Amino acid sequence: MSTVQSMKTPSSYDSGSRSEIKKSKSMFGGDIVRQASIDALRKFHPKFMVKNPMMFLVELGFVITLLLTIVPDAFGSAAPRWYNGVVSLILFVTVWFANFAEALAEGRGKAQADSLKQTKKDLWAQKVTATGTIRVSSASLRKGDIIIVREGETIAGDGEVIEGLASIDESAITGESAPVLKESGGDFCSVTAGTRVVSDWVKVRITSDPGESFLDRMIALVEGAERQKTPNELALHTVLVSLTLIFLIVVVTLPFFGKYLNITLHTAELIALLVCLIPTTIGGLLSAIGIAGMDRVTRFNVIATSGKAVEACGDIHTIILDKTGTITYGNRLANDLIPVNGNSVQTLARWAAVGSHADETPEGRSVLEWLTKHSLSYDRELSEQGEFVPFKAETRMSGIDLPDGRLVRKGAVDAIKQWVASKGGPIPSDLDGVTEKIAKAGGTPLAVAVDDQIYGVIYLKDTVKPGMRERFEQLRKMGIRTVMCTGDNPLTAATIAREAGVDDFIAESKPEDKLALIRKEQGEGKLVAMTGDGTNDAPALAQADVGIAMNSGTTAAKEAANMVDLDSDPTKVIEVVAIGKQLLMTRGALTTFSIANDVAKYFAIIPALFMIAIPELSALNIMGLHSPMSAVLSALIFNAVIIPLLIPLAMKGVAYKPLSSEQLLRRNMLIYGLGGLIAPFIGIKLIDLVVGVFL
Ligand SMILES: Nc1ncnc2c1ncn2[C@@H]1O[C@H](COP(=O)(O)OP(=O)(O)OP(=O)(O)O)[C@@H](O)[C@H]1O
Ligand SMILES: [K+]
Ligand SMILES: [Mg+2]
Repeated sequence: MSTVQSMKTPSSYDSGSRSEIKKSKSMFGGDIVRQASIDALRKFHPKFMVKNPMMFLVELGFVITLLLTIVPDAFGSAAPRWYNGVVSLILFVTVWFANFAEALAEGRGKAQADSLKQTKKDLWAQKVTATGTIRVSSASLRKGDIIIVREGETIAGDGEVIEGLASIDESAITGESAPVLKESGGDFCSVTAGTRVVSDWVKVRITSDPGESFLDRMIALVEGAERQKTPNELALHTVLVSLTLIFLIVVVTLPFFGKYLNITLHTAELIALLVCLIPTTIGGLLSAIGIAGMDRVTRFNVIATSGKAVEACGDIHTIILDKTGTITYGNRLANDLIPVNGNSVQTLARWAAVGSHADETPEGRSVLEWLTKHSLSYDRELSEQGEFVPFKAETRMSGIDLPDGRLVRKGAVDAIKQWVASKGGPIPSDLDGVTEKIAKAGGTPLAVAVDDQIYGVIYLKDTVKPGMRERFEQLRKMGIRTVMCTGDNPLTAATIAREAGVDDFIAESKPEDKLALIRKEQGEGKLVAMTGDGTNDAPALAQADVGIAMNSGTTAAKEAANMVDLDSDPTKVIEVVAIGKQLLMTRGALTTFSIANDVAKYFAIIPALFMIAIPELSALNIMGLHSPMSAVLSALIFNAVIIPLLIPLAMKGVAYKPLSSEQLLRRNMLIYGLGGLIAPFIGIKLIDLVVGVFL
């Protein structure tokens, strides 16, 4: 057993050793760029374009001006053929830039999906049948099937270990090279298709049908197959479309004013004006920003099942964390057995072992290991004949009902006390002293009782994962409250809470208490994140706005959550929150920038178009552009090139500092609002200097 204990625990949290394989891929790798350039052309199909009304309008403008290049007087008044052609070309490039941004964002996900698909290819399994085992392909495995996986073999389907114990290399999925231990019972029994058994063997019960495995879902997600607009995105989209409609009406009515003022406005000029005024910059980058946000989460080894969850992270107020397996490593092992009430260690050990005989949890098994280590024995035959009472989060006890009528129980001290008291048994006077000592050391005390007698306490030891305190401090700076929720006793909880540096804790909590806490916070209008690893955390993970399951946890937890952290690091929530905030900020910043830009472009184009008829307007011509034609073309060129210039920002996100939402908003309004107003004046002027040479 010693090899097992010295091995890395399943929740191998070690930020330093996290694999860089996935992150080292360059942001704009050559292949991805090439593919995106082609995909950008495919996206010209109206079927895709209608989803983005801003860019669809630009595409229509391109088609109309192209027509005017061929038949200049199609709509009566005619601008020169070359002019229509140039406008048409710029509009084409504008749409291509926007499509390229989206294709580039998608391309990075696709590349990742391809490498995952490699993992999935051609998996074989030894399926257990009534007569032995047969070799089957992973595609034929169904929920409930049992397979045996031996040393060196790859696990063919998602499932739970029901027998055996093995160290498993999960690097294909997590990028983490250190193998993790998986065993039946407890919170560390789930295994994932595509991972490899490096030593020993396990019997696995398959928990997902073909096409529904974790890997399948992951591939679908990174490929963006399931990507839908988030509520925030939809709201912004509506605003942008309304704005576009207003400008469309303004521009369509302009020719009538033109007629009144006795100026002819050419169709190409009107289209150029419209394209400059509508929010094309944000319209072109919106989808890329969303995709890139999801992608950034994936790069941190977190799989998010929805963009909505990533965004919700940006507004999280409270984070609820489970203690064991989340804040601590979770391999709670028997460290000592302390008798009470004058009993001997041997007597306590015997009953503790009888009560743990059939307990498959790491806690239960560690009791038997403790006996072996101390050369103590217990009555196995008697234990075999008893009826096992498995551990339940509700009762916080486990044990065995012996054939002679004796009931053996071990469990949380308060639960055992209640159980004994209900039978009229005494509470040993030295019990509280012993429990307190264990709890104050951060350990979990389990009381052992037979019928109405308490024999002593099992000291389960667990370790807080390193670096928790600093990380929780960071969350506090972001204005996020951390609450640890545990089924353990208040003293242990307090010790671990202090050691880890969480803001608050709730002890002796049952699954429904976690749920109630989340509902209460949500009732106050706060967004709540929950991290957990156990089946008993599943309801809370589902209820939370952001549910992050540890990859080391159970299938139930992973299915209920809307994110899975492949590194099983509860403080990863910091990165996800940062990415969520960054996503919201990036979208806000680029929207501000885009609209401020349009205002500035207005000042470039309007004076140019009307100056000849209304000389007073020359006062507005503060930019002193070369000519009306140059002004329109320069503004239009600026409008196009600003999209690719902002692609890196859209993909990487704006600079993020752990500040409160209000501070961030103010800072962004200043930088991107002001910047958005000034940039076009400089940009258009510079372009005009070049364009002017040719006119
Ligand atoms: N195998 C077991 N047999 C008996 N009692 C157990 C066993 N495992 C845990 N307990 C007791 O039940 C309590 C609740 O355990 P559980 O693992 O459900 O905690 P939890 O609610 O998930 O919280 P956390 O995981 O944060 O400690 C433990 O604190 C311990 O006292
Ligand atoms: K625009
Ligand atoms: Mg737990």
